[in-house]
Amino acid sequence: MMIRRPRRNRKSAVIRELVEETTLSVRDLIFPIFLIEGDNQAVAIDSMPGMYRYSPDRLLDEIGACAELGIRTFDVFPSLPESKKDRRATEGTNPEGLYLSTLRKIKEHYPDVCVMTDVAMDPYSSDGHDGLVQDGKILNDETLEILGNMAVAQAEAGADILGPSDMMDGRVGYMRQQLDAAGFTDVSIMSYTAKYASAFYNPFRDALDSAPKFGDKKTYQMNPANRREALLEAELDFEEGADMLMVKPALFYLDIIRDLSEAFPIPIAAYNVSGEYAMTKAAAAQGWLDGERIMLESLLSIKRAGAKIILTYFAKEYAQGVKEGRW
Ligand SMILES: NCc1[nH]cc(CCC(=O)O)c1CC(=O)O
Ligand SMILES: [Mg+2]
Repeated sequence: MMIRRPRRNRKSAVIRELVEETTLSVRDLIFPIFLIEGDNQAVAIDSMPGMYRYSPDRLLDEIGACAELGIRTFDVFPSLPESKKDRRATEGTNPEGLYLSTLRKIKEHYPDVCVMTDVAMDPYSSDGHDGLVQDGKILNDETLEILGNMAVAQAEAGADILGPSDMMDGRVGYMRQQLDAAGFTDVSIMSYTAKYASAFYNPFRDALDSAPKFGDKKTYQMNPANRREALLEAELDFEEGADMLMVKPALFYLDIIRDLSEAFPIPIAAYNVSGEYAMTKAAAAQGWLDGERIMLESLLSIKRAGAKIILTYFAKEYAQGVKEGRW
C-alpha cells in the first residue's frame, strides 16, 4: 500500500495552485528599454522580435503604456551614433545629452516610475569596451573615476537605481562613496555582481551598436566555468554597499542565482538577457516551441532559483497576459 501519493496534490487546478511554491508577479519585473536620438522613431531590433529602439518622445509613450499594465521599473539603455563616442565615454556625463536629458523627462512625466540606469562606458566608448582602453588593455582604477562621475550625473538626472554593468573591481564602493559625497545617499545600487562573458549578449550589442571594436570582454566579465568566484564577487559587492546583487545571464546560471540567494541577505536579481529572449522568439516563430509557455516557465524558473527581481524583455508581454487574464 502506498501511503505517500504526491499526485494527490496535483489532482485539480485549485489544489495545484494551493500548493504552488513559487509565484510570479508583474511587480518582480524590470523592463529594459532602448533609447535612440530623433523624433517619432521606433526602430525594430531584428534579433529581438517585438523590441524597438525609441526616440525620447516614443520612449515616454512606451513607458506610459507599460505603466498602465503595472510595470513600474524600467532600465534605460542608450544607443548613440559613432560621432558621439570617444575613448573616455565623455557623452556619458553630458547633462544635455540624449541619455541624461531623457532620464529627466521620464521622471518629470512619470514621477512614480522607478528608473534604473546603466553605468558602463560601452554605449559611449569608441573602443566599445566597458573600461578605459590603453595599449589594448582595459584599465581598472582609471575607469572607476569615469564610472563615479557617470553615477553622480545619473543620480542628478533623477535615477532611482544605478546598475553598474562593467565588472571593474571596486566600482560599487567607489560609486557609493561618490554618490554619498554628492548627497545622493538615497540612490540605490543594483550591482551586476556575477556577469559572465556570455555569447548571449549579441542581440543587445546589435541594438546598441556597442560590440567591442577589438578583442572580447573576458578580462573583466566572468568565466562561465566558475561558480565559487561568483561568491567572491558577491562578497565584495555586499561589503562595498550594493543594495541588490544581480546574476547575468539568468537561465544558464540558475545555480549561481541559488548560491547567491542562500548566502546573502539582500535581494537577488537576474538578467534574462537578449540572447535568451531571441532564442525563445526564434523557436516560437518556427513553430517549434510554444513561446508563451517557454516565457512563463523561464521566468518562473528564474524566480524559483532564488531571484526576487527579473530584468526581462518579456516584461510587457507577460504583463499584457496578466491584464487579459491569460495566466
Ligand atoms: N555594459 C554592457 C551591457 N549591459 C547589458 C548588457 C547585455 C544585456 C542583454 O544581452 O540583454 C551588456 C552587454 C555586454 O556586456 O556586452
Ligand atoms: Mg566585482
